[in-house]
Amino acid sequence: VVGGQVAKPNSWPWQISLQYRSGFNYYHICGGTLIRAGWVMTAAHCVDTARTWRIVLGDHDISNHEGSEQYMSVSNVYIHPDWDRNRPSAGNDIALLRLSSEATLNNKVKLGALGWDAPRVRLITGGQPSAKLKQAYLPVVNHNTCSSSGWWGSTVKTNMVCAGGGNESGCQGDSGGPLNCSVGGRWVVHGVASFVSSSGCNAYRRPTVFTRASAFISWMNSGNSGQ
Ligand SMILES: CC(C)C[C@H](NC(=O)C(F)(F)F)C(=O)N[C@@H](C)C(=O)Nc1ccc(C(F)(F)F)cc1
Repeated sequence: VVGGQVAKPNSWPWQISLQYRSGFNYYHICGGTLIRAGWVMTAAHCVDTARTWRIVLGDHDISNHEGSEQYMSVSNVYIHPDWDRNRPSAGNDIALLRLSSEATLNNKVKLGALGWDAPRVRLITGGQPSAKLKQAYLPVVNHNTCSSSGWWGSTVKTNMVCAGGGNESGCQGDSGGPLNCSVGGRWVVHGVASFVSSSGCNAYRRPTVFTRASAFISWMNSGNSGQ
């Protein structure tokens, strides 16, 4: 996250840290959302390389053991069939991870609700170099504006959501994390962090672009996503 602030610990209890093994250690690479006790939603670009993954639930500071963490291994990765790493502008940057066992839901580990549409937004992300979970309030940018010249143009499709465009943004390490929107007084997960400008995370009029989760509900509920 560029800008924003450190979140209140475990105030976004569906936020997960996706980590890959290297030698004897695991390293944070992306965020994600716990959507079922045995399922995590993240970005396809996070998991389209063959690695040993683990998911950390109930975490706040990924550099310190706080006692609320649950470490889960991943038994299967389901990447959207139309995701193309060479063409992130084509979208479909979404994947489901089947956990090898079910998470224990509690005050610090809860399911994120998938929503349909929302006018307000709070980007909740993990992210480097902050070891502590950060958050930023990013206003949603409507598709007409976001896909206009001077903004993202035709790079942005209707199965994406734009948020930000000013000094605050998502950044590398936030990929796969949720775009949480306040709808009728409760939080719904509206997006999956997908891309930012390659000329800088908080480039002017290049809002953070999220996969629009509502466009992928049927895929997530279908067999070919394993669910
Ligand atoms: C690996 C990337 C597909 C996703 C990576 N995502 C992120 O950093 C995050 F956190 F915003 F999700 C990113 O935006 N990285 C920057 C450095 C980038 O490559 N951005 C980018 C690349 C291509 C396009 C496009 F679609 F225009 F070709 C747009 C942005």
